[in-house]
Amino acid sequence: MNSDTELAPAVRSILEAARERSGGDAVIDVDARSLSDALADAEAEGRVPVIAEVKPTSPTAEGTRDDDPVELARAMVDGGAAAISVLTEPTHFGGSPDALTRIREAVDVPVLRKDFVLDEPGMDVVAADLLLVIVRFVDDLEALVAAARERGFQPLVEVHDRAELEAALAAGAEIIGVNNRDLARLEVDLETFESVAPHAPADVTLIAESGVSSPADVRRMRKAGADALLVGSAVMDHGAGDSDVTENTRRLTRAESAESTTEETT
Ligand SMILES: O=P(O)(O)OC[C@@H](O)[C@@H](O)c1c[nH]c2ccccc12
Repeated sequence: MNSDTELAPAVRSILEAARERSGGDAVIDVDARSLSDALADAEAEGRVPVIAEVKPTSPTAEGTRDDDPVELARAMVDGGAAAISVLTEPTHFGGSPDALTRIREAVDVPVLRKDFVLDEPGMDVVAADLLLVIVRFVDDLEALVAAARERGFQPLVEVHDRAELEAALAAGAEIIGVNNRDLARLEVDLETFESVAPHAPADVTLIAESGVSSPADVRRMRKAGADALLVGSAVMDHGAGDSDVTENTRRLTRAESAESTTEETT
């Protein structure tokens, strides 16, 4: 793991909290719903594959949404989301493992557990179809990827630059997310995905994460090679408490349809 001193203070505090949280005591054994099937279904139906994220708040959000997480997830699926991501981090993102369990019972698409998992006990907190593993934060990536698979999770390995992409590939990652948000300054730059994506082999499922807010951003990331997009803020719209999550999602899942490309330019 790289030194924490290069990280934004909010990220350092997230990591400290993660180190203090205890893991599960029984090893998870999950029968996961396939992400690649869900992405293929979306494509076959003409929807852009979007993994929509239930994120009540975040260090960069403008507010908090305290709607029922299950209702939010259902609204995202109604808007055409191919999968759901659920923040389970409690202290900085307002998430909970219990919300993930309830969401996974309520929807039939794959559910990603989004958290700061640092070791094997950290994986055994809740069953999910996919588990996020962030290259920058773990010591033995290969062992964690293997441990995730032994439990039945599909590991989504998050990278931010080309060196981390190489590490992810060397550890056997098959699903890789390129985070457009820089964890040192918490700033978003869609060029991150554009610069890393060309170096990924074609058989990897490549996900553009963070900072996608408009249909034009969706098309830009797809053009750069994104098999799917992970979108939180634009779907949750934290600043506007009662914003329509189904519509927010639909606008992005339809970004490649003829109406969207002619009517919406932004
Ligand atoms: O809200 P955005 O910009 O659409 O981003 C979603 C997602 O990519 C972001 O929440 C995220 C990416 N990697 C993470 C790691 C931990 C917590 C959160 C994240």
